[in-house]
Amino acid sequence: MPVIHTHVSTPLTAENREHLKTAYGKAITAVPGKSEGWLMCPFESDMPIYFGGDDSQPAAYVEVNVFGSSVPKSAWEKLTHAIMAALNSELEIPEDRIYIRYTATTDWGWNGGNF
Ligand SMILES: O=C(O)c1cc2cc(O)c(O)cc2[nH]1
Repeated sequence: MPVIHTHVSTPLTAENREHLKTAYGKAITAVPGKSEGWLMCPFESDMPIYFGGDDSQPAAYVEVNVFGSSVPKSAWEKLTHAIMAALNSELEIPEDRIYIRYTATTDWGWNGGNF
């Protein structure tokens, strides 16, 4: 049950969301055992995001959470490349104005209980 939670300073159309969630669905397969079938993608748009004290250019903050205890650093590297490429091509957000935070946890609730 992965989550890729996207916060962007730009507007997001339904088409933008569709393209991004499709890119994320492919990207998440870089993490062993994960697939689009369990992927949740919340999107938050039009957010004020300051980077280096400046909010005059587009920026994004993305949180990636997966159920598990250890993920190879190479998988996170692949995700960074894919997520940043998608945000850059879809929304023209410069890669040097994107932060991505990764977390793996075994404390995860779903369907009335915890895994
Ligand atoms: O995507 C995962 O991390 C994931 C999905 C899923 C479904 C399930 O029924 C499990 O027992 C574990 C699990 N992990």
